[in-house]
Amino acid sequence: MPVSNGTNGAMTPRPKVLIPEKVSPDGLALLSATLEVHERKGLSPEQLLEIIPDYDALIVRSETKVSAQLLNAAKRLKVVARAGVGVDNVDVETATKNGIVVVNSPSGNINAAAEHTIALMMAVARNVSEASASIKAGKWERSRLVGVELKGKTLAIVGLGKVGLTVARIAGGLGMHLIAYDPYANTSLAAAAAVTLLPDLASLLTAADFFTIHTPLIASTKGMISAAELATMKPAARILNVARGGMIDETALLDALSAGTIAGAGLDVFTSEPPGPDSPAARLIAHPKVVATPHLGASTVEAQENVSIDVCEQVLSILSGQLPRSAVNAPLILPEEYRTLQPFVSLVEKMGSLYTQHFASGARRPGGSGNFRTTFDLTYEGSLAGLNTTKPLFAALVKGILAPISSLDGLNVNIVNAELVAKERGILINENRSREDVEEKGYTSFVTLRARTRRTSSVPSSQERGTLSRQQSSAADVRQQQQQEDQVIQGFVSGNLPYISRLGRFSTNISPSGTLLICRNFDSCGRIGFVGSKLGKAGVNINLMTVAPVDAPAAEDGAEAERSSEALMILGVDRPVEDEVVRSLIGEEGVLEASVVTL
Ligand SMILES: NC(=O)c1ccc[n+]([C@@H]2O[C@H](COP(=O)([O-])OP(=O)(O)OC[C@H]3O[C@@H](n4cnc5c(N)ncnc54)[C@H](O)[C@@H]3O)[C@@H](O)[C@H]2O)c1
Ligand SMILES: O=C(O)[C@H](O)COP(=O)(O)O
Repeated sequence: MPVSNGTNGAMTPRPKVLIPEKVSPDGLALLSATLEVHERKGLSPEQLLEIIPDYDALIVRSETKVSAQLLNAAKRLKVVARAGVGVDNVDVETATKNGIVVVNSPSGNINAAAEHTIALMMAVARNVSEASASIKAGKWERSRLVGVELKGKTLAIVGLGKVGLTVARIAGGLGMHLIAYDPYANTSLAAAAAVTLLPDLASLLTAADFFTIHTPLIASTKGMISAAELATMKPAARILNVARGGMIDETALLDALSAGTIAGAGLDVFTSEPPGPDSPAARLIAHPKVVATPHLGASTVEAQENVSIDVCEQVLSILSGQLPRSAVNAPLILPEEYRTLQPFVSLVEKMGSLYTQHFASGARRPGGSGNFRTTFDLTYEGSLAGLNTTKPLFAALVKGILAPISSLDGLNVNIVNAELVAKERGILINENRSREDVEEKGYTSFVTLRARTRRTSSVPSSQERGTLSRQQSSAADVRQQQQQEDQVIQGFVSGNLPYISRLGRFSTNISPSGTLLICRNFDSCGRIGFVGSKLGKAGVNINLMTVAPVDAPAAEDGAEAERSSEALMILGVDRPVEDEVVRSLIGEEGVLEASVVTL
């Protein structure tokens, strides 16, 4: 159902969220007040591809393959939320390129996964699965099903992260001796859990009575345990995998179990899920020494509530322009920093847009073209200069510069993909922090955008010659001179609203919103009346007007004196001004240049 936008009662459609898997209703309940929630289980990849263009958010678990093809078709998608930890089913690289935030729930199911690992370890140690099948079949096989105890045995852990460490803590309580291999482990947390860190995987393998994997599936862990590694283990060793399929060679494990060189395995995850009927995984599952579960590590009521609430809150944040708690492909920004940055995001985006619309002519596109190259220097002064990250401001500038001139094809430029977009489009941005005291200016922070356009060759291209000849009637000589000149836009925020305090050589104090007609003219009588009457005849209503003087000491004589006698007339108008009307202002009555910008 559409919702009122709260200002004029107009109805705007609610953003839509698609949930193609079973996600706990506890989180979904948070969404339904403001979003259209569509739970559509059992969709084929083709059906998903067909409907994805309608959605703003997608919430998945491990079953949905969020491929590049799906993400490229998802023109409205702003967020992919993984209700769980592993994002190996999401093409994060393509999401990043497309400016789609990928979030997960890094801690909601840690305990569930760790307890499931312990459950499988005990089940393998005591033949629980086989014994249960045997007794259900009416047998009473006590001597065949003798097990081993965990107490006093060595548990070897690969990947001492959140789940690995939780497993270690529980196993320590069961009297196990703990060793681990993880090149990035937190050594003090390891020591506190009485885990001895070993320098390599090889030493871990030979010492293990129980061997458990808790790493992500990445290039360095794919196929980590193959026949060669299994051959170094004790024949009494038992292997557990509640992390990801693909890290153990399933055929090699099957062979080792059948040959009796490995005593047993507890497996929750498989290379392909669900495993194909004749696959090595299917044969492993059927093996008597294997206890298998269908990827149930996170499947507890509690974990599903946790991850659902976690990701649904993040979906709401992202769709309302806030930052998520745990984005996989966006920089971490503290909430208090984000609050400080937010009004400046709007300011910097408008500064970028103002630059493109007001200063960048055909021959001087953002980033440069032909024989010109523009470099942007973004300088933060005051409290902004002290922030840890200014990534949202960088992204806002890229977006502002590009939006007026580029067909972004629905590309959402944001902190996720701004650097990539800038690189692809040849936009060079330097960010600087000035420690200068800005208190005397009356504001806590200032932002200055300086665009430095330089000729890369002395001979104008034919395109530039064409551009110049078209502009001759609009003071082309002055423009050409300015092509070598730095263009400066300065702004600040007051009462959470953005203001522009300098535009080129002119000092002003305007709120950058709506449509503005900006005229550079000689600062003398009659200009305002002349422009006002032209606009009136064209049916354009003026709703604000300000005159911006030159922001520099007046020169005594010569060309500089002429330039310092200029001013900018900035008019807020109620509709876009036709090109013909703008052209009719230039040249006559001292208007040297005019541009229309929409901010
Ligand atoms: N079966 C399930 O339902 C289930 C549930 C939760 C988590 N998981 C999976 O469990 C795994 C661990 O999750 P987590 O939350 O503990 O992740 P984590 O990021 O907290 O920990 C992973 C650890 O692996 C280490 N590591 C990375 N590469 C390594 C390598 N080559 N050798 C040794 N160590 C390496 C990292 O340094 C890190 O400490 C993930 O694959 C996750 O998807 C599965
Ligand atoms: O990575 C995870 O969080 C687990 O593998 C859980 O996956 P699931 O949400 O599909 O149960």
